[in-house]
This record gives sequence, structure tokens and C-alpha cells, in this order.
Amino acid sequence: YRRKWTSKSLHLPPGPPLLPFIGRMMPKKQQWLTFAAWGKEFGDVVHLKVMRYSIIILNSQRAALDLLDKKSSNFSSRPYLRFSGEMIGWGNILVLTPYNRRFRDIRKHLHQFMGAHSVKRFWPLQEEHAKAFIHRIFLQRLDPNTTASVTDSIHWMTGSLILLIAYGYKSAPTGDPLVEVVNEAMEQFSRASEPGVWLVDLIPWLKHVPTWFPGAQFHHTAAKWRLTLNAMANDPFEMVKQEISAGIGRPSFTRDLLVEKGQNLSTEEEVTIKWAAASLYSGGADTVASALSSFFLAMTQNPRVLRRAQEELDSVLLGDRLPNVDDKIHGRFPYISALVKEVLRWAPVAPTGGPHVSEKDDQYRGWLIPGGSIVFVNIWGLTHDEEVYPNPNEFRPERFLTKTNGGDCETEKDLPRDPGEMVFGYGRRTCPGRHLADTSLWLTIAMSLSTFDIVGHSQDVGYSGGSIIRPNNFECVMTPRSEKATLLLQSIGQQMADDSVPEMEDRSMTSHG
Ligand code: HEM
Repeated sequence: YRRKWTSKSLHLPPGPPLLPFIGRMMPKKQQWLTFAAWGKEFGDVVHLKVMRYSIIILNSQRAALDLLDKKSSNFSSRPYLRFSGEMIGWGNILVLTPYNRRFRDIRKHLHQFMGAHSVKRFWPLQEEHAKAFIHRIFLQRLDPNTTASVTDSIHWMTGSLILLIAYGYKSAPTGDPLVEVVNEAMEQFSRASEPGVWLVDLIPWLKHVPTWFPGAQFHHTAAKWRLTLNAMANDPFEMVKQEISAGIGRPSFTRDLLVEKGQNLSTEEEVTIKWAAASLYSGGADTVASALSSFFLAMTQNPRVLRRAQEELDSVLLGDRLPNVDDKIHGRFPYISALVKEVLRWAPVAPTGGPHVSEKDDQYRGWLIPGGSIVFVNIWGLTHDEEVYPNPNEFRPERFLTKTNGGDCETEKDLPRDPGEMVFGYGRRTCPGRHLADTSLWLTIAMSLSTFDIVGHSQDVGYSGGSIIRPNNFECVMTPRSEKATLLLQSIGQQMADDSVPEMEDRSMTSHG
């Protein structure tokens, strides 16, 4: 009684006026811009009623941390998405799993596998993939008939790295059937999970509208996309099981866990492992690919930044070798590290983050946050806050460096907030792949800059996609920078022909002696 009474006496946070019957609709395009405009008009906590759902939009880091970090026991669930989650089946992957036991099991597995202390295991693989990427671009240049773009190579690299980590699957350089299936599934996921776009998410009974009914096209779309998702989750998982039975295969997330459980594996655990592995792919491939596309776009538009980054690399490498993880961990290239931060800030991959759902009524600054509210952080708004990042649309790595390193800030204390504190999300839902992502971005960016000049003439390139965005097509021409760069690129081809793909340390073997 007391809870109800208290809730009734509290007001909801301010927000745009309601429309009759439906409340309001979510903006369909570039939601983050509308969210930022509402933030300016109504404050950093905005309430919106969409049908029967309360939507809370947070436009400040303070509010995001207060609710999603400090009150994470209440704000860590996910919305129930009837279209993508139930009708297609994406509800099985971590990013849509509610805050329950399965969520905790998957997070535990992921933390053990790729937490801050475990990621070293992937470094050799990540180096090889970054090399394979620049080599692929090099070969494309030599082929006059190629239609492949830089973006194709980015997708090949991010996809094949995750397939190797998740399943020990070594994908073919072109036209790999599994890479194609998973990339297709991810494209469909991004479209299917766009907040508020599928009417059946807002009006649940629409699910019962017969398939022949005009406007019920979503039924056909769901059935088609379900097939792609099932192929993405089942095919590589069954492959690993067969390899274990045959006593072959490489170490991987799936193999480690299946071997560790051995005979004690329950059906429920098997399902959990299968979807945990699929979650790796769904969380990791498009996100890193989007950030890399934004990097190349930024280079075509900012030749000054490109030159400064190349000068920094040349001063240490002298064009004789490629940058590597050792350079990263010893901080030999501060400008490159600042550039990676600027990519994540300038074009946040998930501009409105992952939706968090509150499980019960809560209070914040004297407002009522009703249980079941869907909370979005306007990450794009935070990384474009002029108070923190002056001229936010300018691509300027110097904002993350002190004057001693040729940057804008007097002292370390003046450095603006690291975008990593926002773009990877909040609380118990923070991105489990952030360490992996950071290394992949750093290596690919550093290797590309050390070997190629990057030019293009595209201005005002827009972004498209759903919950994960990427730049629209843009011109990007990459040419080896020098004779030495050409030799380095040729030598990668030679190494790739000589060596097999490096393997991760086999945890399952070590733990079983
Ligand atoms: C630039 C790269 C990346 C960015 C910007 C990014 C960003 C995010 C964001 C914003 C979320 C939602 C967090 C929240 O709800 O508060 C998330 C969740 C997730 N990410 Fe990432 N991510 C990246 C790379 C990766 C990689 C490489 C992996 C795995 C290999 C990965 C796996 C996941 C998973 C599984 C989730 C779901 C977590 C959950 O719901 O509990 N991500 N990521």
C-alpha cells in the first residue's frame, strides 16, 4: 500500500506532450538527434509514453551512472521484443536475454573467456587478422576486375575473427558460406531490433493477425529471418560437436566449454553454450566493422590527422616493420590510441546503447520511474556534448592528448571523459567484448595507416542501420605508401602461405592435464 501511495504522489519525468490514444511514437530515423533535442528542451531525464510503455531517455552521464550503474540490480533487464525476440528467435542471444539465471550463466562464461585478464590469448589471432586485412586490400588493388570494397574486407575480417574465437572456424578468404550467413543474420538483427519500428512490438495482438491479411507481411519476414538465425547458431555449433567426437578441431569458446563440461553437460547447458557463442558473433562482428568503416571515412575527410598519425608511426617503425600489440601495451603510439578513442566518440556504433529495463518502480530526483520502463542512454548525445568535447563534429584525436604529447589539454586532469565509459554501455550490461574490440581496432587502424595512403572525396556521408549504425557508401581509395610498405605487404602474403592460422592456448587441455 505504501509503495502504491508513494508512487502515486510522485510525478513522471518531463517529456514531449502525448498524442491522443497512442501517446507518442518513437522517432524512426536518427533517434539520437530527436533524443538530444528533447534533452535540451526537457532536461537530462525525459519520459515518453509509447502505447502502454514508459520510455526513459537519459541525456547525461550523471543520470546514466545513477540509474544503470548504481541501481543496476533494478535496471539490468531487457525489453521483450515480440518481433525480433519471439517471432524470429533472437530472444535467445545475450543482448536480448532478460536479467535471469541464464543471463548470469552466459555473462560468467564470457567474463572467464574474454575479461580483461583473458584477452591476451587472442592477441596473436588479432594481429594475424589485421595483417590479413591489409594484405587483402593490397591484393584487391592489383585485381582490375575486383568489385570488392574496403567495407567488404572489413566485414570479412571482423566476421572471420569472431568465427575463429567462437568456434575455431577458419573461414575462406572469399565467399565463405558461414561468413555470409552470419553477416546476413546480423543485418537482419539490426533491422529487426530497431526500437519502436515494428508495430507488433507495440501492439502485441497483431501477432495473431493471419498471414494472408493485408499488412501482415511481418509474418513472412519473421519466418524468413528465423531460418537465417537458426543456421547462424546451429551450423557452427554442430560442427564443433562433430570435431570433438572426431578428436580434431581448434581451441575455441564453444570447444573449451563443451570439453570442460564433458559427460556432465545437461541439455539446458548445451543450449546456453550454443546461444552464448552466437551472442559473441551478434555482439562483436558488426560493431567493430562499423567503427572501422567510420575510421576510414574520417581518414578520407581529415588528411591532416592521417599524416600526423603516419608521422608518429614512421618515427618508431621507420617503415621497416608493422605495428603490433607490444607497441600498444607499451604506449609507443599515443596519437594512434587517441585516434581510436576519437573514432568511438565521433561515430558511436550504438548511438542509443542497449535498452535497459527496470524490474520495479523506482525513484530518481523525486520522479517516479515506473517498473517496466525501457531506458535508453543517448550515447551519441553524450559523445557530442559541446561542454565536454568542443566542436564535437570535428574529428580531432588531439582532444585526448596533453600538450606534452602535442594535444589540446594542459594536464592529464584536463583530459575529457574517455568515450569507452559511454560507448560500451552501462552497469551489469556493459559490453563483454570491449577489450577484444579495443585491440582489434587499434591493430587494424595502426597497420592500415602504416602501410596505406587513404583518400576519398565524400562529404556529408549519412549513417544508416538500426540499433547499430554504419556510414553509407563513401569513396575510399587505398594505395601503398612507399616501396617499403609494398614490401611489407608482400611479405604478409608470403607468411600467410607458409604458416597456418595461429591458435589460442588450449584451455580445455590445460585444465584437464
Ligand atoms: C566497437 C566495438 C563495440 C561496441 C561500441 C560495443 C558496444 C556495446 C553496447 C553499447 C552494448 C550494450 C550495453 C548496454 O546495454 O548497456 C553491447 C553489448 C554487448 N556486446 Fe558489445 N560492443 C563492441 C564490440 C563487441 C565485441 C567485439 C563483442 C564480442 C566479441 C561484443 C559483445 C557484446 C555482447 C555479447 C553484448 C550483450 C551484453 C548483454 O546484454 O549483457 N561487443 N556492446
